[in-house]
Amino acid sequence: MKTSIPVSLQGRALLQDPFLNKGTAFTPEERARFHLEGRLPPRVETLHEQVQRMYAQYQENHNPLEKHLFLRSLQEYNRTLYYALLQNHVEEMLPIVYTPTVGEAIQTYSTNFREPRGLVVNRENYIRLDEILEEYDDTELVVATDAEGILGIGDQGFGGIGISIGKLTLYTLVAGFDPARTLPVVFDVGTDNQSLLQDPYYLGMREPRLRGEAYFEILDAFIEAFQKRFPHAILQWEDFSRGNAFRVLERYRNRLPSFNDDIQGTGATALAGLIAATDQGKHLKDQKFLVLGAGAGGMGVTGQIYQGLLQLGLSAEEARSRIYLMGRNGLLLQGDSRLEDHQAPFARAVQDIQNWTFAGQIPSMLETIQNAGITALLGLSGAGGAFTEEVVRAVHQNTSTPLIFALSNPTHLAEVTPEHALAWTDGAAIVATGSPFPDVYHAGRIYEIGQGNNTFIFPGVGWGVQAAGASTIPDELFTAAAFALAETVSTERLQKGAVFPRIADLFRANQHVARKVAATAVALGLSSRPVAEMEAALQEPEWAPVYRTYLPVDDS
Ligand SMILES: NC(=O)c1ccc[n+]([C@@H]2O[C@H](COP(=O)([O-])OP(=O)(O)OC[C@H]3O[C@@H](n4cnc5c(N)ncnc54)[C@H](O)[C@@H]3O)[C@@H](O)[C@H]2O)c1
Ligand SMILES: O=C(O)C[C@H](O)C(=O)O
Ligand SMILES: [Mn+2]
Repeated sequence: MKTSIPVSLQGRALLQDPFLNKGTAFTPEERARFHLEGRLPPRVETLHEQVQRMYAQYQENHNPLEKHLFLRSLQEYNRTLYYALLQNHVEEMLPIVYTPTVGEAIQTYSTNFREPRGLVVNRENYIRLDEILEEYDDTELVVATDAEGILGIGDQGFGGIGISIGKLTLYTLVAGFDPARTLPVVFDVGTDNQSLLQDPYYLGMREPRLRGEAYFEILDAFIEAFQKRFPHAILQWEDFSRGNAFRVLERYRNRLPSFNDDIQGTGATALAGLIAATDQGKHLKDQKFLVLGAGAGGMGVTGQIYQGLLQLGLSAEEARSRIYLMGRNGLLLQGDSRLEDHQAPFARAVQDIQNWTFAGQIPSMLETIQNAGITALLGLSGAGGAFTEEVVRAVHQNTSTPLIFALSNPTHLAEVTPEHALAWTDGAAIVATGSPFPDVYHAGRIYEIGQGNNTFIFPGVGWGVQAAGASTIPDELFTAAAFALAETVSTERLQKGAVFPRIADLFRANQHVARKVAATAVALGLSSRPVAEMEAALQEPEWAPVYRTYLPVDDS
């Protein structure tokens, strides 16, 4: 990063630009040159002093949502200070700016609305996107949502822009994307959430969700205008509902470097935890997996477990035989007319279960665990508490080291709490959760709980893809990302029971992921960048929260 930059704004406009504002850290020379005299308190401070004051103010907020709103306001007036503060308190503040509090912030988005942010695309403005995008600065990264499947809390309409903002915060914090070059997008295509439609404060389009052609007309128009304006930018799809998640991913994945975080990012995250839990994959092929929830996350996890098993030498048939996929109605079986295209390859043949004992028409989760000898349970159902005592104990009957991954968010939707999973298995379970959980004290031992969240994957994938200049993002990059992430889990951490790195190590883990993703893109012939440039881009983040010296444009 350059230490000085030319700046054309001055006076009030400069103080109001969140990307350039330094507040009390403007030096006396800058105050004179940029017409800031009289507009600031006389004391000149360092970034470090400002961070200390902001941390003190932050602590005056007593609940997570208030803290979130405090940080969002700071983000709107001084990006450098915002990221410097987060960097100093990553473990404490990640649950505030991201999962789980981001869920609450999204649910109350309209009520707590202050400053507009990002790009809102709707049926009234989509035909003018060419002109609208002209107004936006050079963008290299977008996170876009239609907000129909926010975490496990469903349709959140316009407020869903909060997830795009949250994910982009992580891209900057742990992968160094310049915040001025990232853009949160929401497709405000209506909402079917009745309580939002009846909320007097609701700010989105107050109408039922657009479906089918009308919906895709808007997305097509966006992709076309976006690619024209920012031909090299990367796009992350986030929190679409399951049907659209797959349709949207497939429709555009060969047109621009894009991926669906819930499908692909989550798949790689879960696979990484499983590899770390099985001595770097040595015992992965001995496991029998049950994935609960056959939507975006569940199918992504299933697909990546399958890819991981292939990579470890199993045949396609053997790999598939290790995985059991459960939906709302029980085990997914071939021939069921409700099966979706992407589910069908993992549905079980009726012959597979002909020797099983089960009571109803379709085996339940418990019956599947018992009959199939399940050793690893992965929850992506959004069904809080679905891993009951009976279920967890049944897995423990099959193995001395049950792998219990309760990946649904936010916190109250976790399929089981770590405390219960450990209590019900006498401390034997290897537990991971999607939301942050505190350490568990059980029978004289402290267990650390790894956060199996895609934030260990997507920033690194974006970074790697950007460094390599890859034009598309095939699934192989995610499998590579999974193996890379597993390598970053230290022995010390594993001994304490956690199969993901500490949140404090997010940067290091994502950098390792980025390197492996970039190398894989090169190996697949997808990279368009000279190797030396790519290496340099992986060495250091593009942007860091430090103040630079401002020079008037004429002087530079
Ligand atoms: N940890 C992570 O990084 C991560 C990433 C993505 C999603 N998730 C979580 O996974 C959950 C699902 O998200 P998604 O994007 O896949 O949503 P989705 O709507 O695409 O899929 C959810 C699926 O679960 C099924 N389901 C609902 N209740 C069920 C039950 N009781 N038993 C079995 N299946 C049930 C639904 O029919 C649906 O197919 C959410 O809570 C989300 O927060 C976590
Ligand atoms: O947002 C998260 O915390 C992870 C994931 O993308 C989810 O939808 O739950
Ligand atoms: Mn998500």
